[in-house]
Amino acid sequence: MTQDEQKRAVALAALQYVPMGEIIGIGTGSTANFFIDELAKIKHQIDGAVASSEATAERLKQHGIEVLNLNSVSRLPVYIDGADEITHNMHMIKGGGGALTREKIVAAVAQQFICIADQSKFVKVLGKFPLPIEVIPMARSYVAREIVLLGGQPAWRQGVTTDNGNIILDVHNLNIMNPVELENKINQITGVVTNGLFAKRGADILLMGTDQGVETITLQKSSGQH
Ligand SMILES: O=C[C@H](O)[C@H](O)[C@H](O)COP(=O)(O)O
Repeated sequence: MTQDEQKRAVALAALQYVPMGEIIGIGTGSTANFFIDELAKIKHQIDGAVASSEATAERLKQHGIEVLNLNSVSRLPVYIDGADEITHNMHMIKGGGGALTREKIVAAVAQQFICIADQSKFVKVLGKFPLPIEVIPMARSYVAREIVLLGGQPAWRQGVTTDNGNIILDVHNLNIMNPVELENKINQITGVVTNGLFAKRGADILLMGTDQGVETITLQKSSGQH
């Protein structure tokens, strides 16, 4: 299967996790887009969606799916989204598309995080993909200097402004042996809005596209390997 075929396969497989009559949290990116296209086919079975970006909101609306404000939603049974990298214990790097902060907020509210990804995203150790950090614009240089002290090499994603009006630093060469600790540490730097490590709140289920079909990996199955 090509990468796109794997993405389409996991998007289709994710439909089985969509509860009837509920509001669904939806991620951002090419894999999430495949999912939105599948979700449109059963849109009458759900009560609407919460979007993790303006781009996702736009695509949902184009399909005639109602987009709700997260503040008006008290219950979100599932959040379905892709990842840039994911490990066996469900830690992820996200934010390649710049939507990390809203993704983290919607994921925090959701009871269950279903990650949909092609096989290329499954890694032993996080960090080959540069870690995105959303930063308040005036703090860019300060945060970059602090990141260098942590051993990373930050690169400003020039020309990109997030949906929240901020900038993105992509950090190369980080040694991410303890993702939870690093996620906390980076978030404590003044001026950081959030970083793309989803470790404190990782995924609960990974639907991974492979040449043989969709593989389902659950957190329980690998929880002894943390
Ligand atoms: O900001 C973007 C998101 O975190 C995406 O979920 C991530 O970049 C994966 O995107 P894609 O499905 O296009 O590989």
